[in-house]
Amino acid sequence: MGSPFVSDVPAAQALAAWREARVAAGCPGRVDVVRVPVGEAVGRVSAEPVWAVRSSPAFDASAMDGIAVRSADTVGAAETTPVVLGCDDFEVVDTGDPLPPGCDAVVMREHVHRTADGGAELRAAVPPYQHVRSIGEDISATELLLPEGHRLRPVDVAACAAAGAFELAVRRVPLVVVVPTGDEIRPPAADLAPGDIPDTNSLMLAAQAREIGCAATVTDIVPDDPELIRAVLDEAAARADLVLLIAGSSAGRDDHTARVVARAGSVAVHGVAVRPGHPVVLGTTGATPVIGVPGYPVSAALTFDIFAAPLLAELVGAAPPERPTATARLARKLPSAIGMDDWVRVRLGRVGDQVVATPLPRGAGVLTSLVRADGLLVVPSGVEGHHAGETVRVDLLRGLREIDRTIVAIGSHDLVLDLAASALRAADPLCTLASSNVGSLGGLVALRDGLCHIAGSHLLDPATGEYTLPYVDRLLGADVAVVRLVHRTQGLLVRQGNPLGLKDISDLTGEGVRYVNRQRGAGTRALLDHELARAAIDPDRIQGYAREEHTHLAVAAAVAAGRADTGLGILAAARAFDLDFVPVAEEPYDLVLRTEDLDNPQLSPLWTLLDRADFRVRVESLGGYSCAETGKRIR
Ligand SMILES: Nc1nc2c(c(=O)[nH]1)N[C@H]1C(S)=C(S)[C@@H](COP(=O)(O)OP(=O)(O)OC[C@H]3O[C@@H](n4cnc5c(N)ncnc54)[C@H](O)[C@@H]3O)O[C@H]1N2
Ligand code: MOO
Repeated sequence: MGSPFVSDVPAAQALAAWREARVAAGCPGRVDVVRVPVGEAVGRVSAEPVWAVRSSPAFDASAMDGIAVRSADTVGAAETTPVVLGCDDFEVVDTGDPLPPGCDAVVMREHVHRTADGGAELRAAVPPYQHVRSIGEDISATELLLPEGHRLRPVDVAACAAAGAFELAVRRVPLVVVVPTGDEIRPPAADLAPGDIPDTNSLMLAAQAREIGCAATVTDIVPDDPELIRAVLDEAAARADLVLLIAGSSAGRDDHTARVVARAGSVAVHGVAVRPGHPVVLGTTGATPVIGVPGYPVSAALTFDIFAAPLLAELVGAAPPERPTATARLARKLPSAIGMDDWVRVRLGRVGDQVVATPLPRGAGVLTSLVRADGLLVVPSGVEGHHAGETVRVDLLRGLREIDRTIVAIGSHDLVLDLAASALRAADPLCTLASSNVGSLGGLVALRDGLCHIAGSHLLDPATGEYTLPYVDRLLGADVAVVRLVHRTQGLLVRQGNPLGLKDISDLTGEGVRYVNRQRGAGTRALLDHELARAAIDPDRIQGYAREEHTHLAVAAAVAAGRADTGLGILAAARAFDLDFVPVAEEPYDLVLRTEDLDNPQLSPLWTLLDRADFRVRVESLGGYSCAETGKRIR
């Protein structure tokens, strides 16, 4: 963690040091003020207070359709003693009309009985100013409408226009210049040679800047050459309010960012106690702030949130962006290294009366962990992680209403769950199925502990040859229902053409066959052990039996990359990596849940989906699946 090159400055201290450095370098505290027509001001930040120059309404106005009257004329009117006004004693008005001179109240049409000779009969007395919007009710000329430093919303510009402010003083839109660097970086749509990386960070960082009301441009990709990077940095700094220099922030041979920024200006901080984002560089070039953004995508995204967004808000004099928070119970143990603020991406869903947070993969390169995240959880540097079931505070990336409608599935992963998640969302934009993979046994434990709605399981009990039910009995007892999702074929994933000619499980002990296994507790692991026991094969004779991967796809990836010759998995995983498939066994994959949840409206869209013929057709067309018992309750 501690590196000889990169320091571990706490985030708050790093922000303070960078601010001091910006002041010392003469960086502007605010961008300039410009005047824009009120219609173009939404999203901008007011640079001066807005004072009303006229009132709204500008006259006493009728608030209803009806008749304008003198209230004094109606005194004494009642059901039994109606008052009849002659046609000269009232005037017909519509909503918004100026109140006629002499009148001080309005009676709604519904309460007026017109007489044959054009008069108006009233059966209730009318208080002065009934149904009248008096002058200045909304805005009075000379009042303060909006303070400085207010980000203008549609309602604000409407109020400004009502108050006669047609041109507003706002802050200029800050310009962020993004500079991608790296010999291996290519434009996103380019054909990629081995080792090439598409420049996804520039796209993301520019969009993050625009999302908070800034302008952004991206320079050409700069090779790992300090002179070239320096030249582009100088040019960018001359026009930008903030330069984001991507990658090269850490300690590698081609990591020049810190040195280039130091030479071009100054480095205030190199390395913060935040992960992902650790090797960030905070500095200045001339009078322009520069951030050396770490190259890993999650690091880049979080670096923007933690360091760039507050500065950009400050430049326009607005409050820094803030996310709503909620408390949640952790679905899994969450270890965390001491000494670093650990930003963990989580999925959220409501189980019973609590929101449950399931941590997503932690790697700084796993961008999909942010794509799928409903929330962010910071494990502070002084805390060594959390236990499963602990209550934590999370920043919300999605609305609570959606989170309340999320079906939480924990357990073994299957592609059919992904297909179901997509179909559920297509049928109802508020419905989410969030599944996370901890293996079949882990799912049953999570269900026992009230941390999910559904545990996906395909656990074979070697003693009985039965799937899932014996484990349910042992772990969960009564009040548990089991619904069949699919039958699926498990088989040996092998490279195209099956070069080692594997035919069945007994071939795994063959000379030079390198196997890759699944983790303990995974149903696929149990299936292998069962098949080995049936064939009286000692697992020790299989080379690679102790090598564990956590998903079907990870096993397929290991075979595709040549790191192993075979592993047990599903056909869909073989297809995803263009592998061949040697069928070994058909197994049921079941959904385990609490009986009471069978009637939980949160889950009902799933049962409806499993009944749909078109969904079953799509599942079977994946290959290796049978829907003959899909949706059937087997317990
Ligand atoms: N010996 C050490 N190695 C590393 C350390 C360390 O402290 N000591 N820190 C690690 C951490 S933490 C991070 S984060 C990364 C930061 O890396 P750099 O900022 O130096 O970036 P690169 O090494 O050039 O690239 C990392 C990774 O990101 C990809 N990348 C770069 N630019 C882009 C882009 N525009 N779009 C998409 N992806 C991009 C790049 O190809 C690499 O795969 O360093 C660790 N190492
Ligand atoms: O700090 Mo790095 O950003 O963890 O990957």
